Amino acid sequence: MIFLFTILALVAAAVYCNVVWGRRKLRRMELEAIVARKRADREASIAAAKSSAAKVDVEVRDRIAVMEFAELRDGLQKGEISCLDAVRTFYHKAILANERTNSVCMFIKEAEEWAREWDEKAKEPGFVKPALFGVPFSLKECVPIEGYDQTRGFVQDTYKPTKEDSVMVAHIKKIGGIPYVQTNVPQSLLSYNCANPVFGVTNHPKDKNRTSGGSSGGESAILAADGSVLGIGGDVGGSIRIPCHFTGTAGIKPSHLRFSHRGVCGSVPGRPLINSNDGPMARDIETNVAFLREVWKDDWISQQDPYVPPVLWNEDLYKEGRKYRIGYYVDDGWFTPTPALQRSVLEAKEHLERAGHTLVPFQPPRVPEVMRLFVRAVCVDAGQYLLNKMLNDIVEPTLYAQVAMWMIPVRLQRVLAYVGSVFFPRLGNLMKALAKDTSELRECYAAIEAYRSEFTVLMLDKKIDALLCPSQVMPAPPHDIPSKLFASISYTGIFNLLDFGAGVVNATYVTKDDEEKLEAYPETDVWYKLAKKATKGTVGFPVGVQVAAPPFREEIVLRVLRDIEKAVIGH
Ligand SMILES: CCCCCCCC/C=C\CCCCCCCC(=O)NCC(=O)O
Repeated sequence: MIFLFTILALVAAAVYCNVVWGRRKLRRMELEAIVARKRADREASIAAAKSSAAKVDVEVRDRIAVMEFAELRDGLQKGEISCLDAVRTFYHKAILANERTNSVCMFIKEAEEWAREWDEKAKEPGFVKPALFGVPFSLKECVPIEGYDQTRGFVQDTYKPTKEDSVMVAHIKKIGGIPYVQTNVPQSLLSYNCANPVFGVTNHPKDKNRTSGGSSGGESAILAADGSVLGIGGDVGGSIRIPCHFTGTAGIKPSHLRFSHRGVCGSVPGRPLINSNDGPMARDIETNVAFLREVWKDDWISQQDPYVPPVLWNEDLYKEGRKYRIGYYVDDGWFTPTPALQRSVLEAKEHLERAGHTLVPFQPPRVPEVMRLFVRAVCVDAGQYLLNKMLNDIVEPTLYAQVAMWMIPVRLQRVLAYVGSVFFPRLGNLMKALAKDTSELRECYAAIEAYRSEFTVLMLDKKIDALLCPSQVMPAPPHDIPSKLFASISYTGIFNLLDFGAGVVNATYVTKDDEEKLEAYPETDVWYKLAKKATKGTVGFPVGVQVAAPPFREEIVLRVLRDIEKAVIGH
């Protein structure tokens, strides 16, 4: 009887597995068909952009194409450049950048129409051009714009076009900006590479085998490949700052209440305390400042979204010559950066001292605990929302390691943490991170609030206005490294947990001497070995430094970043 029952159970199990397997295979085929359709749509949008770009006079196009932001903006203001020629030129530039980096998701076909409308308005007597009249804007794919998907790299979220612009996009249009392209992101957004099953892998302009960063990796790639001059990214753990560091571009993640979150969907909806924040990205700090000075010049954002306090641009905090007392560190005590990243901070320190700022040593307290709190708060439900999305989609292979972590039951992770702590203490620390219940989540939020108080009181006691530190532990790594080395986001994640404004600017490039010093870099665990291996072969790659300041003081961050930039580029 038992034998018979066993046979029946085995047969039933086999049938069940076959049915499930069959369903999953059918689902996979459905998803792959959607991908094929979406990629065909992208090719059609590229073809339409090419057709539009072909209409601009080549001499005019080539004249506009070499302009940096200020010259382009001023030429549009003076009427020396038409909006239509500008948009068509940037279609052309973005097509070339995309061929090098695969950074484009979709071109925004309405950009031509919006450009014509602005050109017509400019002919009206007495018309006053808005500040960024005709400036083309690139948008990270998850920035809501009417009529376009925000897939976040999920096949399941294609063909669900957004019904209305976010406040950020409405504001860009109001001040004369023209969104013309959507740029790529990693699947789920919760990664600092830039790969997904819908649009593929975005690569670094210098090396197709390395990432441009994430999650605003399409933005950093298109900017670094000269396909855009100004764009909008988003950041909950470093997604503006890490891509800027990897590619030698510049950007800032503001504190979360300076822009509206209405309609904006980050990696995990319903995530309190640690929010994904939109922010500008460009090739230099002054372009970021020109945008922020304009959008924060009045309380228009607060009028659209009452949850945004009317904190206006504070020129006094940004003005040239303003001197600050800046705390600095080259190692947060959790993940020692590779030599070039440490050197970049020490060189930036010297630049700032020569500019008249006061630099004092600073050590962020208890970063291992901060990392546990960050991962717990960012994943919220122990990654269940993200895991469910992933398991109902085609999973991006470069994210397998991270997804695998979410698949291990939390209580098993806790057991493994004790074992792991003997051989791999840092992994053991993070294997205690995911919340097993709401009580732990509540405790996490309480601990974050307490840490914010402790950290800001420490800065007040030391009379520190801002912080200077590494932006990551390594230069741009191969595509598969970020999901294995999410532990390295301690340098950026801490400022999301604190809700500080934080930005990155290029400070130097990896040298042969840095590469030689790498030999002495620790190999005390798998993560250090991965970081060391990923850093080999990066001579000549950009290295950015990070500056952060308490909420609503983004102007201080920008002033310090600008003083570093002036010292590095000479103007
Ligand atoms: C050892 C077990 C740990 C559990 C698994 C952890 C999985 C990884 C968790 C967090 C990774 C953080 C990476 C963050 C990179 C930047 C992401 C970002 O800013 N995205 C923008 C957004 O989410 O909107």
